[in-house]
Amino acid sequence: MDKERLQEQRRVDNVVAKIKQSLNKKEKEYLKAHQETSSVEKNYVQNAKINTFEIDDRIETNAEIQQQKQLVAKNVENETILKRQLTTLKDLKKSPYFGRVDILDEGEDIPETLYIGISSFVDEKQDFLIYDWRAPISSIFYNGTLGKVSYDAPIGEQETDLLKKRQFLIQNAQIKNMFDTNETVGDNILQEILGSASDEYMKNIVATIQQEQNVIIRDTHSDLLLVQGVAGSGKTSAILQRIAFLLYHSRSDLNADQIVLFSPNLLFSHYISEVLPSLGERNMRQVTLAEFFSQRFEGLNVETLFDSYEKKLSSSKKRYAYTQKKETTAFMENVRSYVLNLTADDLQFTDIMLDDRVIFNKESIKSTYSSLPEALSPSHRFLETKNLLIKKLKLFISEETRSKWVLDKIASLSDEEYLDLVSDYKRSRFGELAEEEHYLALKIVKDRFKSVYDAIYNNYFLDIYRQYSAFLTENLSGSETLFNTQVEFHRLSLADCAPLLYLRDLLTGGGQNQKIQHLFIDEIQDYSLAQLKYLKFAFPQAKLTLLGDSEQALFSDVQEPTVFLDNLKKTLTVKRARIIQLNKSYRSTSNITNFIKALLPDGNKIHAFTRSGKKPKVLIATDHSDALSKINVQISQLLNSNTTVAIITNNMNECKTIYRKLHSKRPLTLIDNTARSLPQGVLVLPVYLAKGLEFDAVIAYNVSSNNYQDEHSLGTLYTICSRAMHELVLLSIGETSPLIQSIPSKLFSIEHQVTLPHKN
Ligand SMILES: Nc1ncnc2c1ncn2[C@@H]1O[C@H](COP(=O)(O)OP(=O)(O)OP(=O)(O)O)[C@@H](O)[C@H]1O
Repeated sequence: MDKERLQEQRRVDNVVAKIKQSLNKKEKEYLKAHQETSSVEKNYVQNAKINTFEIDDRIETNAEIQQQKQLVAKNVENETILKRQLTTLKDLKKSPYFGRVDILDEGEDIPETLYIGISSFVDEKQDFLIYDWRAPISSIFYNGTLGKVSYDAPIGEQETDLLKKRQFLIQNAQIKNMFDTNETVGDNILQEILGSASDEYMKNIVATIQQEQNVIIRDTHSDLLLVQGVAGSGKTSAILQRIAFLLYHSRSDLNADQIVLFSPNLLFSHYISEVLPSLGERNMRQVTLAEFFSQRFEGLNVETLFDSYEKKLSSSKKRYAYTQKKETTAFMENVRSYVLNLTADDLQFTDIMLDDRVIFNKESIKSTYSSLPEALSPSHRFLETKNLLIKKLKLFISEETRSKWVLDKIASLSDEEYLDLVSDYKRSRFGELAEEEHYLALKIVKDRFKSVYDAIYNNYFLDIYRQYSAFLTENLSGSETLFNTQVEFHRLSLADCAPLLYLRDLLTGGGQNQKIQHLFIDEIQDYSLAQLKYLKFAFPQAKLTLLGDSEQALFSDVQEPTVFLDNLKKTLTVKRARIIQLNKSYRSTSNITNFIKALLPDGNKIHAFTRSGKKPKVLIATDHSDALSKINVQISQLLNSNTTVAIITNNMNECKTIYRKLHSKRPLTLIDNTARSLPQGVLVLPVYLAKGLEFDAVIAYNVSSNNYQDEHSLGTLYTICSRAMHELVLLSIGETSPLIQSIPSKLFSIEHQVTLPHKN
């Protein structure tokens, strides 16, 4: 083996030398591109400054500026591509590859040896020194056991004989570890990777993708891919590698802007933001549900999932019941049939005003709508109405040009105002004075009526909030009062967003983005079926990849995965649906995973990855001040062997209390809704902000019977515990939750309090 290792190291040295050469070349190209961009930019700025006084010159300058602008954009793009290539080459220089496969194709006598890394690399003879991990042949590294194997290639399924599979851990161009393996990617290297400290950013897992994860990553057939995976099973990792795979696979017709990922919170967005760049790819678009809705309800304060969670803890029974109804598929179906059955009389049209003047009154809008054939769909009729209103507005504007106020305005124009008005028209083109006057009058009136045009364009002639309120009266009587009050105070509850948008879009014919080709939703269990239905409607062309763990449900009761899947399939009518379950948990030590398994009624399905550590520790404090001093002691102990310790609570108030009491004693960071990055050290955060994240050590705060009374809080407790990678401490003030009491005592340790006698 030593001899072989030497040989392999020699190859590494060889490849790295070639990478360095290529890096030098690329660096020169990059420098040149950068200089070009700077000089074009300088030119652009100078051109934008000069020649803006005389109108003729201004027009010419504008055209030139446009040209220059395009040139700058092209250069910047070129520079960005080179920069990305440079980053990839720099990464390859340190660790050129992680895998090797030896294959023998049928009819061949000599086996072929291929090396697999994060990106392909060819030498000057165009020989592949490294194959990209996403190349068709590379899939056998992740999937195949030795012997006859097959893989998907552009020309169809191919067969070969896999003779050898070798894994490497290469750091700073030195082989640290290498061994041959038969089945999937072996445990040794995974052990080493999972045992290391947590990081501010998630890492890519391409060197150690597991077989079942590989299926998710390389699926190109399904319209709906639902990944149900236990905590820490690599769902998020798998979808990020999947995005990288899809970008590679469909390079010519898919780009990162056509992929949207709905992430649970902004902290999470930051956490995963380095994975794709580390694979040489651009990040997809990321959005949280709250951001998505807020953009669509300008001027209203949309409740976030977290506000909704905090409120749910104290919500009245009636309100809770309304919310539950609004989150169903049936409620969305009600919206659809409501829209289909609306008559012109039911529509809540509103006057279009300019200052105090009614330009179009609601009756005239209604009669325009009524005049259109009833056979048309509501959205068609609405769009037609809109077109007719715009036509009427044009007529109105043309008549208005003859009004006295317009003529007065022209007469009193200053030179500057005059120049401004004729800026995009050559003075010399005016034949007669009347022609010039007409041009000016039209411009003045158009400017004045721009807000009317915008109002029509943006559908403001329909009061959508009153319409939705009328819908509520018919379909969920009583709930409209709360909704109306909220809108009056410019607020909108999360449960109303999807049905309201659906109503608006079905009625007005907007809201659909046909460009997005892939939609990824993480933490699917936190989405209502109504929301999912709306997202499918809003991105009709998108293939869906949905990831979740029905047991990490914070905002609803834990749902049986099969029930959830059935509901989902009914809600999102798709052709090719596929469900993949991931049951192996990689994040935590086996001691922590076994504890978590015992917490769940069907925890047996979880398989722990064998990585040893300490048993979780349960501490019981007598009161709040005892709890705080215990936490303080625990933090000190945990920091001896961990970089990041997270105190995770049930809600924000608990976080604030802990922070207030502890921050004078030791450095710690309070993470709230506005946090965008994750520092190291000691953190305090509520469970909903910890979603999708992981920490070296976790202190689960106050797991008492008061806080976690029964199975309704199981999802929350499970989510908190499963954030821990290496150590888990649970602290209860008073009696522990019955959920913990039911765990076999051998799976955790209880720290007994020893009261030392006072010395006299
Ligand atoms: N094949 C793998 N190789 C190396 N590390 C892995 C692999 N799969 C998962 N991991 C690691 O396990 C941890 C959990 O992964 P990830 O966050 O993707 O899981 P998840 O299923 O999304 O978790 P959760 O639902 O609990 O948030 C991460 O540290 C990830 O890097």
